[in-house]
Amino acid sequence: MGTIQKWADIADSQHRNSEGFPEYLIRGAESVQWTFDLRQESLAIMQEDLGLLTLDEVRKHNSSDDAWLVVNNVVWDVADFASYHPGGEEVIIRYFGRDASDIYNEFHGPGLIGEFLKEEKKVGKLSVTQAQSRNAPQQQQSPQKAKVRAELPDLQEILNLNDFEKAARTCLNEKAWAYISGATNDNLTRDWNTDWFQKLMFRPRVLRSVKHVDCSTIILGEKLVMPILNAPASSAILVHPHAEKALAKGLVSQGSIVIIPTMSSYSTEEIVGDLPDKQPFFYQLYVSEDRAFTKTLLDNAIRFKASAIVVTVDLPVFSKREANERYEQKIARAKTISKPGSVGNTQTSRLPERASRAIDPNLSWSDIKWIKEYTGLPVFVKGIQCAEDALSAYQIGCAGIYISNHGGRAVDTAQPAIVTLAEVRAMHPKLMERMIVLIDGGIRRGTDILKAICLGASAVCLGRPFFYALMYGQEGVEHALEGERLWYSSRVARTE
Ligand code: HEM
Ligand SMILES: Cc1cc2nc3c(=O)[nH]c(=O)nc-3n(C[C@H](O)[C@H](O)[C@H](O)COP(=O)(O)O)c2cc1C
Repeated sequence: MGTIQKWADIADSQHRNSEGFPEYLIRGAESVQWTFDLRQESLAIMQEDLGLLTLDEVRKHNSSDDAWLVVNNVVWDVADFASYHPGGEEVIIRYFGRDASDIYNEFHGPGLIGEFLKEEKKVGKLSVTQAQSRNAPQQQQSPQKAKVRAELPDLQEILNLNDFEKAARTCLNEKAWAYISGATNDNLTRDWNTDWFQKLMFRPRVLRSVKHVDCSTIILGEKLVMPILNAPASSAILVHPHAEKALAKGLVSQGSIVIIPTMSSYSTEEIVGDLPDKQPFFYQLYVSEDRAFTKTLLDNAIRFKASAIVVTVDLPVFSKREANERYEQKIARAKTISKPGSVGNTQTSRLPERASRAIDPNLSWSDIKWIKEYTGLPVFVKGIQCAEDALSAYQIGCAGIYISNHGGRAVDTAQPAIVTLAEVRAMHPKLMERMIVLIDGGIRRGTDILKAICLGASAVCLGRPFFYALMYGQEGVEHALEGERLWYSSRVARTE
Protein backbone atom coordinates (compact mmCIF):
# COMPACT_ATOMS: atom_id res chain seq x y z
CA MET A 1 0.00 0.00 0.00
CA GLY A 2 1.15 3.50 -0.66
CA THR A 3 -0.12 7.02 -0.58
CA ILE A 4 -0.26 9.80 -3.05
CA GLN A 5 2.09 11.58 -0.65
CA LYS A 6 4.74 8.99 -1.51
CA TRP A 7 4.24 9.80 -5.15
CA ALA A 8 4.62 13.43 -4.33
CA ASP A 9 7.92 12.65 -2.63
CA ILE A 10 9.12 10.69 -5.60
CA ALA A 11 7.92 13.30 -7.99
CA ASP A 12 9.50 16.01 -5.94
CA SER A 13 12.90 14.33 -5.94
CA GLN A 14 12.63 13.83 -9.66
CA HIS A 15 11.52 17.37 -10.15
CA ARG A 16 14.65 18.67 -8.54
CA ASN A 17 16.77 16.55 -10.84
CA SER A 18 15.04 16.46 -14.19
CA GLU A 19 13.78 19.13 -16.45
CA GLY A 20 10.16 19.40 -17.40
CA PHE A 21 8.71 17.07 -14.74
CA PRO A 22 4.98 17.92 -14.53
CA GLU A 23 4.37 20.28 -11.66
CA TYR A 24 0.70 19.40 -11.36
CA LEU A 25 1.47 15.96 -9.92
CA ILE A 26 3.13 17.49 -6.92
CA ARG A 27 0.49 20.12 -6.43
CA GLY A 28 -2.32 17.59 -6.91
CA ALA A 29 -0.76 15.09 -4.57
CA GLU A 30 -0.40 17.55 -1.73
CA SER A 31 -4.13 18.09 -1.52
CA VAL A 32 -5.14 14.42 -1.56
CA GLN A 33 -5.39 12.60 1.79
CA TRP A 34 -6.58 9.07 1.26
CA THR A 35 -4.61 5.85 0.85
CA PHE A 36 -5.24 3.18 -1.75
CA ASP A 37 -3.56 0.38 -3.58
CA LEU A 38 -0.23 1.51 -4.87
CA ARG A 39 -0.51 -0.40 -8.13
CA GLN A 40 -3.86 1.17 -8.94
CA GLU A 41 -2.45 4.49 -7.98
CA SER A 42 0.55 4.19 -10.24
CA LEU A 43 -1.50 2.96 -13.16
CA ALA A 44 -3.85 5.89 -12.75
CA ILE A 45 -0.94 8.23 -12.73
CA MET A 46 0.44 6.62 -15.85
CA GLN A 47 -2.83 7.23 -17.56
CA GLU A 48 -2.21 10.88 -16.95
CA ASP A 49 0.88 10.32 -19.02
CA LEU A 50 3.36 11.11 -16.31
CA GLY A 51 5.28 7.87 -16.46
CA LEU A 52 8.46 8.73 -14.56
CA LEU A 53 9.27 6.13 -11.93
CA THR A 54 12.10 5.42 -9.58
CA LEU A 55 13.76 2.09 -8.91
CA ASP A 56 12.43 2.26 -5.35
CA GLU A 57 8.96 2.35 -6.81
CA VAL A 58 9.69 -0.53 -9.18
CA ARG A 59 11.07 -2.62 -6.30
CA LYS A 60 7.67 -2.63 -4.60
CA HIS A 61 6.13 -4.55 -7.50
CA ASN A 62 7.86 -7.85 -6.92
CA SER A 63 5.19 -10.49 -6.43
CA SER A 64 3.63 -12.88 -8.92
CA ASP A 65 0.40 -10.92 -9.21
CA ASP A 66 2.05 -7.52 -9.17
CA ALA A 67 5.32 -7.69 -11.07
CA TRP A 68 7.24 -4.93 -12.74
CA LEU A 69 10.69 -4.95 -14.23
CA VAL A 70 12.84 -2.51 -16.13
CA VAL A 71 14.27 -3.11 -19.60
CA ASN A 72 16.34 -0.31 -21.12
CA ASN A 73 14.73 2.30 -18.89
CA VAL A 74 11.18 1.28 -19.67
CA VAL A 75 9.15 -0.18 -16.80
CA TRP A 76 6.97 -3.14 -17.81
CA ASP A 77 4.19 -4.99 -16.04
CA VAL A 78 5.27 -8.63 -16.54
CA ALA A 79 2.90 -10.36 -14.11
CA ASP A 80 0.99 -12.06 -16.94
CA PHE A 81 4.01 -12.55 -19.18
CA ALA A 82 6.33 -14.47 -16.85
CA SER A 83 4.79 -17.89 -17.35
CA TYR A 84 4.79 -17.35 -21.13
CA HIS A 85 8.45 -16.39 -21.31
CA PRO A 86 9.96 -18.79 -23.86
CA GLY A 87 13.23 -18.92 -21.92
CA GLY A 88 11.41 -20.09 -18.80
CA GLU A 89 9.52 -18.40 -16.03
CA GLU A 90 12.28 -18.44 -13.43
CA VAL A 91 14.47 -15.88 -15.07
CA ILE A 92 11.65 -13.36 -15.24
CA ILE A 93 10.63 -14.02 -11.64
CA ARG A 94 14.24 -13.43 -10.59
CA TYR A 95 13.96 -9.92 -11.95
CA PHE A 96 10.59 -8.96 -10.51
CA GLY A 97 10.98 -5.46 -9.10
CA ARG A 98 14.44 -5.05 -10.65
CA ASP A 99 16.31 -3.68 -13.61
CA ALA A 100 16.69 -6.61 -16.04
CA SER A 101 18.36 -4.64 -18.85
CA ASP A 102 21.76 -6.33 -18.73
CA ILE A 103 20.47 -9.89 -18.83
CA TYR A 104 17.76 -8.98 -21.34
CA ASN A 105 20.25 -7.34 -23.72
CA GLU A 106 22.48 -10.36 -23.58
CA PHE A 107 19.78 -12.56 -25.07
CA HIS A 108 17.43 -10.25 -26.92
CA GLY A 109 17.32 -7.38 -29.37
CA PRO A 110 15.98 -4.09 -28.03
CA GLY A 111 12.62 -4.26 -29.84
CA LEU A 112 11.59 -7.80 -28.86
CA ILE A 113 9.87 -7.01 -25.60
CA GLY A 114 7.70 -4.33 -27.21
CA GLU A 115 6.51 -6.83 -29.76
CA PHE A 116 5.52 -9.38 -27.13
CA LEU A 117 4.06 -7.18 -24.45
CA LYS A 118 1.20 -4.98 -25.44
CA GLU A 119 1.41 -1.22 -25.08
CA GLU A 120 -0.79 -1.26 -21.97
CA LYS A 121 1.86 -3.32 -20.18
CA LYS A 122 4.22 -0.39 -20.43
CA VAL A 123 3.94 1.13 -16.99
CA GLY A 124 6.25 4.07 -17.51
CA LYS A 125 9.84 5.14 -17.74
CA LEU A 126 12.62 5.22 -15.25
CA SER A 127 13.32 8.76 -14.15
CA VAL A 128 16.25 10.33 -15.94
CA THR A 129 18.39 10.39 -12.84
CA GLN A 130 17.93 6.67 -12.32
CA ALA A 131 18.23 5.60 -15.90
CA GLN A 132 21.49 3.78 -16.23
CA SER A 133 24.15 5.75 -17.98
CA ARG A 134 24.93 2.78 -20.25
CA ASN A 135 22.19 3.80 -22.61
CA ALA A 136 23.61 5.50 -25.61
CA PRO A 137 20.80 4.00 -27.68
CA GLN A 138 22.10 1.93 -30.59
CA GLN A 139 25.44 1.14 -29.13
CA GLN A 140 24.49 -0.19 -25.76
CA GLN A 141 20.96 -1.42 -26.16
CA SER A 142 21.77 -3.96 -28.82
CA PRO A 143 23.72 -7.05 -27.86
CA GLN A 144 27.34 -6.63 -28.80
CA LYS A 145 29.13 -9.34 -26.89
CA ALA A 146 31.60 -11.50 -28.74
CA LYS A 147 29.88 -14.83 -29.25
CA VAL A 148 32.81 -17.10 -30.02
CA ARG A 149 35.58 -18.22 -27.70
CA ALA A 150 38.31 -18.93 -30.25
CA GLU A 151 39.45 -17.32 -33.46
CA LEU A 152 37.41 -18.53 -36.41
CA PRO A 153 39.17 -20.15 -39.37
CA ASP A 154 39.35 -18.02 -42.46
CA LEU A 155 36.03 -18.21 -44.30
CA GLN A 156 37.79 -19.27 -47.49
CA GLU A 157 38.98 -22.41 -45.69
CA ILE A 158 35.37 -23.43 -45.16
CA LEU A 159 34.54 -25.63 -48.11
CA ASN A 160 31.22 -27.11 -47.01
CA LEU A 161 28.64 -27.13 -44.23
CA ASN A 162 30.51 -29.81 -42.29
CA ASP A 163 33.51 -27.46 -42.10
CA PHE A 164 31.25 -24.84 -40.51
CA GLU A 165 30.21 -27.43 -37.94
CA LYS A 166 33.82 -28.33 -37.17
CA ALA A 167 34.62 -24.65 -36.66
CA ALA A 168 31.60 -24.27 -34.38
CA ARG A 169 32.67 -27.21 -32.22
CA THR A 170 35.96 -25.46 -31.49
CA CYS A 171 34.88 -21.85 -31.50
CA LEU A 172 31.41 -21.61 -30.00
CA ASN A 173 31.21 -21.29 -26.26
CA GLU A 174 30.20 -24.44 -24.43
CA LYS A 175 26.70 -23.33 -23.66
CA ALA A 176 25.90 -22.39 -27.25
CA TRP A 177 27.43 -25.60 -28.60
CA ALA A 178 25.39 -27.73 -26.19
CA TYR A 179 22.18 -25.87 -27.00
CA ILE A 180 22.57 -25.91 -30.78
CA SER A 181 24.23 -29.23 -31.50
CA GLY A 182 22.24 -31.14 -28.90
CA ALA A 183 19.02 -33.02 -29.45
CA THR A 184 16.81 -35.30 -27.35
CA ASN A 185 17.82 -38.28 -25.20
CA ASP A 186 20.46 -40.24 -27.15
CA ASN A 187 20.38 -37.96 -30.21
CA LEU A 188 19.49 -40.96 -32.37
CA THR A 189 16.98 -39.21 -34.59
CA ARG A 190 19.33 -36.27 -35.03
CA ASP A 191 22.06 -38.60 -36.29
CA TRP A 192 19.72 -40.80 -38.33
CA ASN A 193 18.51 -37.71 -40.18
CA THR A 194 21.99 -37.28 -41.64
CA ASP A 195 22.81 -40.99 -41.94
CA TRP A 196 19.74 -41.77 -44.00
CA PHE A 197 20.52 -39.07 -46.50
CA GLN A 198 23.92 -40.68 -46.88
CA LYS A 199 22.43 -44.15 -47.26
CA LEU A 200 20.29 -43.18 -50.23
CA MET A 201 22.12 -43.69 -53.51
CA PHE A 202 21.77 -42.14 -56.94
CA ARG A 203 21.37 -43.97 -60.23
CA PRO A 204 22.97 -41.36 -62.47
CA ARG A 205 21.90 -41.23 -66.11
CA VAL A 206 24.39 -40.17 -68.78
CA LEU A 207 24.48 -38.64 -72.25
CA ARG A 208 21.88 -35.98 -71.60
CA SER A 209 22.52 -32.32 -72.16
CA VAL A 210 23.30 -30.57 -68.90
CA LYS A 211 24.85 -27.46 -70.37
CA HIS A 212 22.26 -25.17 -68.80
CA VAL A 213 21.19 -25.88 -65.27
CA ASP A 214 18.50 -23.96 -63.45
CA CYS A 215 18.19 -24.63 -59.72
CA SER A 216 15.48 -22.05 -59.09
CA THR A 217 12.04 -22.84 -57.79
CA ILE A 218 8.82 -20.97 -57.10
CA ILE A 219 7.16 -21.13 -53.70
CA LEU A 220 3.87 -19.32 -53.22
CA GLY A 221 4.60 -17.19 -56.23
CA GLU A 222 8.08 -16.21 -55.02
CA LYS A 223 11.08 -17.20 -57.02
CA LEU A 224 13.94 -18.70 -55.04
CA VAL A 225 17.31 -18.89 -56.77
CA MET A 226 17.74 -22.33 -55.20
CA PRO A 227 15.35 -24.47 -53.16
CA ILE A 228 16.89 -23.66 -49.78
CA LEU A 229 15.39 -21.75 -46.85
CA ASN A 230 16.35 -21.52 -43.21
CA ALA A 231 14.73 -23.84 -40.71
CA PRO A 232 13.31 -21.42 -38.13
CA ALA A 233 15.32 -21.61 -34.92
CA SER A 234 15.34 -19.78 -31.61
CA SER A 235 18.07 -17.71 -30.02
CA ALA A 236 20.43 -17.14 -32.94
CA ILE A 237 21.98 -14.46 -30.76
CA LEU A 238 23.93 -17.24 -29.08
CA VAL A 239 26.25 -17.27 -32.08
CA HIS A 240 26.26 -13.73 -33.40
CA PRO A 241 25.09 -10.38 -32.04
CA HIS A 242 23.20 -9.60 -35.24
CA ALA A 243 21.46 -12.98 -35.07
CA GLU A 244 18.39 -13.30 -37.32
CA LYS A 245 19.04 -9.90 -38.84
CA ALA A 246 22.28 -11.18 -40.39
CA LEU A 247 20.70 -14.52 -41.26
CA ALA A 248 17.81 -12.86 -43.08
CA LYS A 249 20.07 -10.49 -44.98
CA GLY A 250 22.35 -13.34 -46.02
CA LEU A 251 19.44 -15.46 -47.25
CA VAL A 252 17.79 -12.63 -49.13
CA SER A 253 21.02 -11.49 -50.78
CA GLN A 254 21.38 -15.03 -52.17
CA GLY A 255 17.84 -15.09 -53.54
CA SER A 256 16.11 -17.01 -50.77
CA ILE A 257 13.34 -16.28 -48.28
CA VAL A 258 13.66 -16.15 -44.51
CA ILE A 259 11.37 -17.91 -42.06
CA ILE A 260 11.27 -15.69 -38.97
CA PRO A 261 10.79 -17.69 -35.76
CA THR A 262 8.44 -16.76 -32.93
CA MET A 263 11.36 -17.19 -30.58
CA SER A 264 13.81 -15.02 -32.41
CA SER A 265 16.29 -12.81 -30.64
CA TYR A 266 15.13 -9.72 -32.52
CA SER A 267 11.60 -8.56 -33.17
CA THR A 268 9.99 -9.16 -36.56
CA GLU A 269 10.05 -5.42 -37.08
CA GLU A 270 13.80 -5.29 -36.49
CA ILE A 271 14.46 -8.20 -38.85
CA VAL A 272 12.12 -7.08 -41.63
CA GLY A 273 13.26 -3.48 -41.24
CA ASP A 274 16.73 -4.48 -42.42
CA LEU A 275 15.45 -6.17 -45.59
CA PRO A 276 14.59 -4.60 -48.94
CA ASP A 277 11.13 -3.06 -49.16
CA LYS A 278 8.34 -5.60 -49.77
CA GLN A 279 10.73 -8.52 -49.31
CA PRO A 280 8.53 -11.58 -48.69
CA PHE A 281 9.09 -13.67 -45.56
CA PHE A 282 7.36 -16.51 -43.72
CA TYR A 283 6.54 -16.39 -40.02
CA GLN A 284 7.00 -19.48 -37.81
CA LEU A 285 4.41 -19.66 -35.06
CA TYR A 286 4.43 -21.44 -31.73
CA VAL A 287 0.85 -21.42 -30.52
CA SER A 288 0.75 -20.22 -26.94
CA GLU A 289 -1.72 -21.44 -24.31
CA ASP A 290 -3.14 -17.94 -24.38
CA ARG A 291 -4.92 -17.51 -27.70
CA ALA A 292 -5.11 -13.75 -27.21
CA PHE A 293 -1.32 -13.74 -27.07
CA THR A 294 -1.19 -15.90 -30.19
CA LYS A 295 -3.46 -13.39 -31.90
CA THR A 296 -1.01 -10.64 -31.00
CA LEU A 297 1.76 -12.60 -32.73
CA LEU A 298 -0.40 -13.27 -35.76
CA ASP A 299 -1.54 -9.63 -35.96
CA ASN A 300 2.08 -8.69 -35.94
CA ALA A 301 2.93 -11.11 -38.74
CA ILE A 302 0.04 -9.72 -40.77
CA ARG A 303 1.09 -6.13 -40.03
CA PHE A 304 4.57 -6.80 -41.42
CA LYS A 305 3.08 -8.63 -44.39
CA ALA A 306 4.24 -12.19 -43.86
CA SER A 307 3.50 -14.31 -46.95
CA ALA A 308 2.76 -17.47 -44.96
CA ILE A 309 2.49 -18.86 -41.45
CA VAL A 310 4.50 -21.94 -40.54
CA VAL A 311 2.94 -23.50 -37.43
CA THR A 312 5.29 -25.72 -35.44
CA VAL A 313 3.40 -28.62 -33.87
CA ASP A 314 6.01 -31.22 -32.98
CA LEU A 315 7.05 -29.96 -29.56
CA PRO A 316 3.92 -30.10 -27.38
CA VAL A 317 6.11 -30.67 -24.33
CA PHE A 318 9.67 -29.56 -23.88
CA SER A 319 11.90 -32.54 -24.58
CA LYS A 320 14.79 -33.87 -22.54
CA ARG A 321 17.94 -32.12 -23.67
CA GLU A 322 20.77 -33.80 -21.85
CA ALA A 323 23.60 -31.76 -23.36
CA ASN A 324 22.01 -28.64 -21.83
CA GLU A 325 21.44 -30.40 -18.54
CA ARG A 326 25.05 -31.56 -18.36
CA TYR A 327 26.27 -28.08 -19.08
CA GLU A 328 24.09 -26.60 -16.37
CA GLN A 329 25.18 -29.27 -13.89
CA LYS A 330 28.76 -28.40 -14.63
CA ILE A 331 28.12 -24.71 -13.98
CA ALA A 332 26.29 -25.53 -10.77
CA ARG A 333 29.22 -27.72 -9.60
CA ALA A 334 31.72 -25.00 -10.45
CA LYS A 335 29.75 -22.53 -8.36
CA THR A 336 29.75 -24.94 -5.43
CA ILE A 337 33.52 -25.36 -5.64
CA SER A 338 34.11 -21.64 -5.83
CA LYS A 339 32.07 -21.21 -2.64
CA PRO A 340 33.54 -23.80 -0.27
CA GLY A 341 31.14 -24.98 2.40
CA SER A 342 28.04 -24.27 0.37
CA VAL A 343 25.65 -27.12 -0.31
CA GLY A 344 26.00 -28.24 -3.90
CA ASN A 345 22.99 -27.84 -6.09
CA THR A 346 23.58 -29.69 -9.29
CA GLN A 347 19.96 -29.76 -10.27
CA THR A 348 19.51 -28.47 -13.78
CA SER A 349 16.98 -25.86 -14.65
CA ARG A 350 16.32 -26.97 -18.21
CA LEU A 351 13.98 -29.82 -17.38
CA PRO A 352 10.77 -30.62 -19.21
CA GLU A 353 8.75 -29.03 -16.42
CA ARG A 354 10.48 -25.79 -17.18
CA ALA A 355 8.81 -25.42 -20.54
CA SER A 356 6.85 -22.22 -20.51
CA ARG A 357 3.27 -21.67 -21.54
CA ALA A 358 4.58 -20.23 -24.79
CA ILE A 359 3.81 -23.60 -26.40
CA ASP A 360 0.35 -25.08 -25.97
CA PRO A 361 0.36 -28.85 -25.31
CA ASN A 362 -3.32 -28.93 -26.25
CA LEU A 363 -3.01 -27.94 -29.89
CA SER A 364 -5.27 -29.69 -32.41
CA TRP A 365 -6.17 -29.58 -36.10
CA SER A 366 -8.99 -27.18 -35.37
CA ASP A 367 -6.40 -24.64 -34.20
CA ILE A 368 -4.63 -24.93 -37.55
CA LYS A 369 -7.93 -24.25 -39.25
CA TRP A 370 -8.48 -21.26 -36.99
CA ILE A 371 -5.02 -19.83 -37.82
CA LYS A 372 -5.77 -20.22 -41.50
CA GLU A 373 -9.11 -18.47 -41.19
CA TYR A 374 -7.88 -15.77 -38.81
CA THR A 375 -4.92 -14.73 -40.95
CA GLY A 376 -6.24 -15.53 -44.42
CA LEU A 377 -2.65 -16.55 -45.17
CA PRO A 378 -1.26 -19.80 -46.54
CA VAL A 379 -0.43 -22.12 -43.65
CA PHE A 380 2.25 -24.79 -43.39
CA VAL A 381 2.26 -27.40 -40.64
CA LYS A 382 5.83 -27.90 -39.42
CA GLY A 383 6.59 -31.20 -37.75
CA ILE A 384 4.83 -33.68 -40.05
CA GLN A 385 6.28 -37.12 -39.29
CA CYS A 386 3.95 -39.57 -41.01
CA ALA A 387 1.75 -39.86 -44.09
CA GLU A 388 -1.52 -39.78 -42.12
CA ASP A 389 -0.77 -36.32 -40.73
CA ALA A 390 0.35 -35.10 -44.14
CA LEU A 391 -3.08 -36.08 -45.43
CA SER A 392 -4.84 -34.31 -42.55
CA ALA A 393 -2.94 -31.12 -43.35
CA TYR A 394 -4.08 -31.38 -46.94
CA GLN A 395 -7.68 -32.07 -45.97
CA ILE A 396 -7.80 -29.07 -43.68
CA GLY A 397 -6.65 -26.82 -46.51
CA CYS A 398 -3.03 -26.12 -45.65
CA ALA A 399 -0.88 -24.71 -48.41
CA GLY A 400 1.94 -27.00 -47.47
CA ILE A 401 3.47 -29.52 -45.15
CA TYR A 402 6.83 -29.12 -43.54
CA ILE A 403 8.32 -32.54 -42.84
CA SER A 404 10.49 -32.30 -39.75
CA ASN A 405 11.29 -34.06 -36.49
CA HIS A 406 12.72 -30.81 -35.09
CA GLY A 407 16.23 -31.93 -35.96
CA GLY A 408 15.84 -34.82 -33.51
CA ARG A 409 14.99 -32.40 -30.70
CA ALA A 410 11.42 -33.62 -30.15
CA VAL A 411 10.90 -37.42 -29.98
CA ASP A 412 14.07 -39.46 -30.02
CA THR A 413 13.90 -42.54 -32.30
CA ALA A 414 11.27 -40.83 -34.45
CA GLN A 415 11.95 -41.81 -38.05
CA PRO A 416 14.40 -39.72 -40.06
CA ALA A 417 12.89 -36.91 -42.10
CA ILE A 418 13.84 -38.33 -45.49
CA VAL A 419 12.05 -41.58 -44.61
CA THR A 420 8.90 -39.59 -43.84
CA LEU A 421 9.20 -37.89 -47.22
CA ALA A 422 9.49 -41.27 -48.94
CA GLU A 423 6.50 -42.54 -46.93
CA VAL A 424 4.29 -39.59 -47.91
CA ARG A 425 5.32 -40.01 -51.52
CA ALA A 426 4.52 -43.73 -51.48
CA MET A 427 1.17 -43.40 -49.71
CA HIS A 428 -0.14 -40.12 -51.14
CA PRO A 429 1.67 -39.33 -54.38
CA LYS A 430 -1.07 -36.94 -55.52
CA LEU A 431 -0.73 -34.93 -52.36
CA MET A 432 2.86 -34.12 -53.30
CA GLU A 433 1.62 -32.47 -56.48
CA ARG A 434 -1.06 -30.46 -54.74
CA MET A 435 0.85 -29.09 -51.80
CA ILE A 436 4.13 -27.39 -51.16
CA VAL A 437 6.42 -29.84 -49.38
CA LEU A 438 9.25 -28.52 -47.24
CA ILE A 439 11.62 -30.76 -45.35
CA ASP A 440 14.44 -30.36 -42.84
CA GLY A 441 16.68 -32.55 -40.73
CA GLY A 442 20.21 -33.63 -41.46
CA ILE A 443 20.61 -31.90 -44.81
CA ARG A 444 24.30 -31.13 -45.09
CA ARG A 445 25.24 -31.55 -48.75
CA GLY A 446 24.00 -30.45 -52.14
CA THR A 447 23.45 -34.13 -52.85
CA ASP A 448 21.07 -34.32 -49.85
CA ILE A 449 19.11 -31.43 -51.29
CA LEU A 450 18.88 -33.16 -54.60
CA LYS A 451 17.68 -36.40 -53.00
CA ALA A 452 14.90 -34.53 -51.22
CA ILE A 453 13.88 -32.79 -54.45
CA CYS A 454 13.94 -36.08 -56.36
CA LEU A 455 11.60 -37.58 -53.76
CA GLY A 456 9.15 -34.72 -54.22
CA ALA A 457 10.14 -31.93 -51.85
CA SER A 458 9.58 -28.40 -53.14
CA ALA A 459 12.49 -27.03 -51.11
CA VAL A 460 14.64 -27.89 -48.11
CA CYS A 461 15.37 -26.01 -44.91
CA LEU A 462 18.64 -25.97 -43.00
CA GLY A 463 18.73 -25.62 -39.23
CA ARG A 464 22.06 -26.11 -37.48
CA PRO A 465 24.17 -25.40 -40.59
CA PHE A 466 22.94 -21.80 -40.65
CA PHE A 467 23.64 -21.42 -36.94
CA TYR A 468 27.24 -22.45 -37.53
CA ALA A 469 27.60 -20.26 -40.63
CA LEU A 470 26.17 -17.36 -38.67
CA MET A 471 29.29 -17.30 -36.50
CA TYR A 472 30.67 -15.28 -39.42
CA GLY A 473 27.56 -13.09 -39.60
CA GLN A 474 25.82 -12.35 -42.88
CA GLU A 475 28.95 -13.22 -44.85
CA GLY A 476 29.00 -16.72 -43.41
CA VAL A 477 25.38 -17.32 -44.40
CA GLU A 478 26.11 -16.13 -47.92
CA HIS A 479 29.18 -18.35 -48.08
CA ALA A 480 27.13 -21.37 -46.97
CA LEU A 481 24.49 -20.76 -49.60
CA GLU A 482 27.00 -20.09 -52.34
CA GLY A 483 28.82 -23.34 -51.55
CA GLU A 484 25.64 -25.38 -51.54
CA ARG A 485 24.42 -23.83 -54.76
CA LEU A 486 27.55 -24.91 -56.59
CA TRP A 487 27.23 -28.43 -55.28
CA TYR A 488 23.54 -28.61 -55.93
CA SER A 489 23.79 -27.45 -59.53
CA SER A 490 26.66 -29.78 -60.32
CA ARG A 491 24.62 -32.70 -59.01
CA VAL A 492 21.53 -31.64 -60.91
CA ALA A 493 23.69 -31.55 -64.00
CA ARG A 494 24.87 -35.10 -63.52
CA THR A 495 21.59 -36.76 -62.72
CA GLU A 496 18.81 -35.00 -64.61
C1 HEM B 1 10.90 -9.31 -19.94
C2 HEM B 1 12.18 -9.29 -20.15
C3 HEM B 1 13.00 -10.50 -20.49
C4 HEM B 1 14.06 -10.95 -19.79
C5 HEM B 1 14.65 -10.35 -18.54
C6 HEM B 1 14.55 -12.13 -20.45
C7 HEM B 1 15.64 -12.88 -20.05
C8 HEM B 1 16.08 -14.04 -20.63
C9 HEM B 1 17.22 -14.82 -20.22
C10 HEM B 1 18.14 -14.49 -19.09
C11 HEM B 1 17.30 -15.90 -21.01
C12 HEM B 1 18.34 -17.02 -20.95
C13 HEM B 1 17.84 -18.15 -20.11
C14 HEM B 1 18.83 -19.27 -20.02
O1 HEM B 1 19.63 -19.48 -20.93
O2 HEM B 1 18.79 -19.98 -19.02
C15 HEM B 1 16.24 -15.80 -21.93
C16 HEM B 1 16.01 -16.74 -22.89
C17 HEM B 1 15.06 -16.60 -23.82
N1 HEM B 1 14.12 -15.61 -23.91
FE1 HEM B 1 13.92 -13.98 -22.73
N2 HEM B 1 13.78 -12.37 -21.53
C18 HEM B 1 12.81 -11.39 -21.60
C19 HEM B 1 11.86 -11.27 -22.55
C20 HEM B 1 11.71 -12.11 -23.60
C21 HEM B 1 10.78 -11.94 -24.65
C22 HEM B 1 9.82 -10.76 -24.81
C23 HEM B 1 10.89 -13.02 -25.48
C24 HEM B 1 10.10 -13.25 -26.69
C25 HEM B 1 10.36 -14.15 -27.59
C26 HEM B 1 11.94 -13.87 -24.94
C27 HEM B 1 12.38 -15.07 -25.51
C28 HEM B 1 13.40 -15.85 -25.04
C29 HEM B 1 13.88 -17.07 -25.67
C30 HEM B 1 13.36 -17.70 -26.94
C31 HEM B 1 14.91 -17.53 -24.90
C32 HEM B 1 15.78 -18.76 -25.18
C33 HEM B 1 15.19 -19.98 -24.63
C34 HEM B 1 16.15 -21.13 -24.65
O3 HEM B 1 17.36 -20.94 -24.42
O4 HEM B 1 15.67 -22.23 -24.89
N3 HEM B 1 12.41 -13.28 -23.80
N4 HEM B 1 15.50 -14.67 -21.68
C1 LIG C 1 19.14 -24.44 -31.78
C2 LIG C 1 17.84 -24.79 -32.44
C3 LIG C 1 16.71 -24.05 -32.16
C4 LIG C 1 15.51 -24.36 -32.79
N1 LIG C 1 14.41 -23.58 -32.58
C5 LIG C 1 13.26 -23.82 -33.27
C6 LIG C 1 12.15 -22.94 -33.16
O1 LIG C 1 12.19 -21.94 -32.44
N2 LIG C 1 11.06 -23.23 -33.90
C7 LIG C 1 10.99 -24.31 -34.72
O2 LIG C 1 9.97 -24.53 -35.37
N3 LIG C 1 12.02 -25.16 -34.83
C8 LIG C 1 13.16 -24.94 -34.15
N4 LIG C 1 14.23 -25.76 -34.31
C9 LIG C 1 14.14 -26.90 -35.25
C10 LIG C 1 14.57 -26.45 -36.65
O3 LIG C 1 13.61 -25.63 -37.24
C11 LIG C 1 14.76 -27.65 -37.58
O4 LIG C 1 13.61 -28.43 -37.52
C12 LIG C 1 15.99 -28.50 -37.29
O5 LIG C 1 17.07 -27.74 -36.83
C13 LIG C 1 16.38 -29.20 -38.60
O6 LIG C 1 17.44 -30.05 -38.42
P1 LIG C 1 18.96 -29.69 -38.78
O7 LIG C 1 19.43 -28.84 -37.66
O8 LIG C 1 19.59 -31.03 -38.83
O9 LIG C 1 18.98 -28.98 -40.12
C14 LIG C 1 15.45 -25.47 -33.68
C15 LIG C 1 16.59 -26.23 -33.94
C16 LIG C 1 17.79 -25.90 -33.33
C17 LIG C 1 19.00 -26.70 -33.66
